[in-house]
Amino acid sequence: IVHMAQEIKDKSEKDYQEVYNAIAVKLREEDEFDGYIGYGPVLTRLAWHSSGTWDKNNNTGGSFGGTYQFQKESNDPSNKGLHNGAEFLAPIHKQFPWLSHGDLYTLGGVVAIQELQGPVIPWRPGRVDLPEDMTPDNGRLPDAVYGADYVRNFFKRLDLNDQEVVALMGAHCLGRTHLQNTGFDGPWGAASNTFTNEFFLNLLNENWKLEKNEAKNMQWNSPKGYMMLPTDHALIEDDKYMAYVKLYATNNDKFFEDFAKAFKKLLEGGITFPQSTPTYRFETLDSQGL
Ligand code: HEM
Ligand SMILES: Cc1nc2ccc(F)cn2c1N
Repeated sequence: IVHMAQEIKDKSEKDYQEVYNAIAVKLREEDEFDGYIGYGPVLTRLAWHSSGTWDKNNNTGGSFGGTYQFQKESNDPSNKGLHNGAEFLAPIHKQFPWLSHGDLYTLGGVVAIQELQGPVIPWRPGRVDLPEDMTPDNGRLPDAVYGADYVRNFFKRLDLNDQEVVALMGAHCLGRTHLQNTGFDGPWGAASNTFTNEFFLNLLNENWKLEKNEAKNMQWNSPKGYMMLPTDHALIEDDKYMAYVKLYATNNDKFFEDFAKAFKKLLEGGITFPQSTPTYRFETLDSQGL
């Protein structure tokens, strides 16, 4: 299957910056969601899950067709809780009906990372809505209970290497786990809505204890009330992953640079863009003085 992005002839950078700003203003205004964490983390997870269904071996799934809009995909147990992100974006789709669902879900993640003070994520438009029968089957997203070998093997399907996987996992600096969504809980106290390299610093500096949680799942907890999934903790159990954890813990610029590249690659998996498609680097609200 070839997913050829469409050439968008009648929309300019200004039009897409307008969509970015509409999402960013709504994000700034609706700050009470999830205990004042806001919508940034769940929008980030929605962009990742709508892209993470891609299978490089047959080029099915991925962000191109916007199939998260169909219940077959949004009801995937792996997607529990993401309806909050989709409902947040629904009025944006109404305001800009010319934007495809695939472009909407991925742009939502770009706005979230940038407005939470993360790196600029270069982004290209042109994803085309596919019919419901092209929705990939459930079960293509990763489980949280396994170790490094599972994580490494899983991300091969998304064409992502060790360095890209560790960089991407840094997004677990944002938001939190919710017992009723995934059977994991915490961190307790304030979860973060600012994009930093703290995920790596916490992995290296906290005193982690493997404990069974209220849903009978094992997770790693620290005396400060932080938590990590088994797949998070796997990054300091494996020498190759550990090298990148240390790199990003000590070099925030390198983390930002590598995260931006890997997140763009994740959001564009399986898509062929025409040579003429521009790559947009959007301004944040702050940098526009808005
Ligand atoms: C081995 C791979 C991964 C696993 C097993 C995993 C698992 C999870 C789980 C269990 C949650 C909690 C969801 C909830 O209970 O509401 C979560 C949240 C989150 N994940 Fe991941 N994740 C993985 C990779 C990623 C990647 C690659 C990104 C983005 C680049 C990401 C971004 C997020 C964000 C931002 C949240 C917080 C969502 C919120 O606060 O509502 N994750 N993840
Ligand atoms: C702060 C924080 N945010 C997340 C998101 C997902 C996850 F699995 C763990 N997280 C932790 N510790």
